[in-house]
Amino acid sequence: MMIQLAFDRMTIDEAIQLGQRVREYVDWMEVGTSLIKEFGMESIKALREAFPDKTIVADMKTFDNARYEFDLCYASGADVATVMGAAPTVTIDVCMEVAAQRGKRVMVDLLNTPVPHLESIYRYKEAILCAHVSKDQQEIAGERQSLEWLTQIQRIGTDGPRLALAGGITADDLFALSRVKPYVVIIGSAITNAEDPVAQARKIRETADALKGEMLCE
Ligand SMILES: O=C(CO)[C@H](O)[C@H](O)COP(=O)(O)O
Repeated sequence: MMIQLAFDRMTIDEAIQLGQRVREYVDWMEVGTSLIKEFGMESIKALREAFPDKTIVADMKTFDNARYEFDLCYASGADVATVMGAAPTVTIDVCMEVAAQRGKRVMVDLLNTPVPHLESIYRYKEAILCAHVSKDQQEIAGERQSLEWLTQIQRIGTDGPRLALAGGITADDLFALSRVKPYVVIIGSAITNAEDPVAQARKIRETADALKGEMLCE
């Protein structure tokens, strides 16, 4: 399984410094939406340059203007870019087309995607679908909305697109989440806000490795 580390609410330099400390424990590195909003494409270019051996995910959360935004992300060095599942079908179609033209990948963020719309998203077999509990849901609810989240995950199934999971995930959650066989587990604050990010990243890696066979591998 892949561990994707999300960098959010920090500077580009802070992201690179932290990434260098934990690089051996993570597979994919995400340029978080907050970095892209604050620093633009420079954030993607800088992480690409700093981590040439890692899969770089641009969490662009595109909702419209897909060709322009996905071309920007891929030209800046992203291997994967994200589009919202609630976006118009034509927008997701264009993301898939641009990715195919460039030999890159698409992650569809299912945050707040209406259930009837989910059905049309399952047909994107080449995409990675991301079941996501938002930061606001995590903060306002005051606790993990795991039940709602797991219900959503069960709807995805395992025979179509690959599955990513995100939203306040910690090392302690990995065992429970392994039953849906995620392809990527996205972890941000559990590492980036930890007192000892290296120890947390190592713990997450070791836990994930112990669950090998429960997760999909590349
Ligand atoms: O997409 C995101 C926020 O919109 C984050 O990258 C994702 O939720 C992972 O971060 P955390 O583990 O802190 O929730």
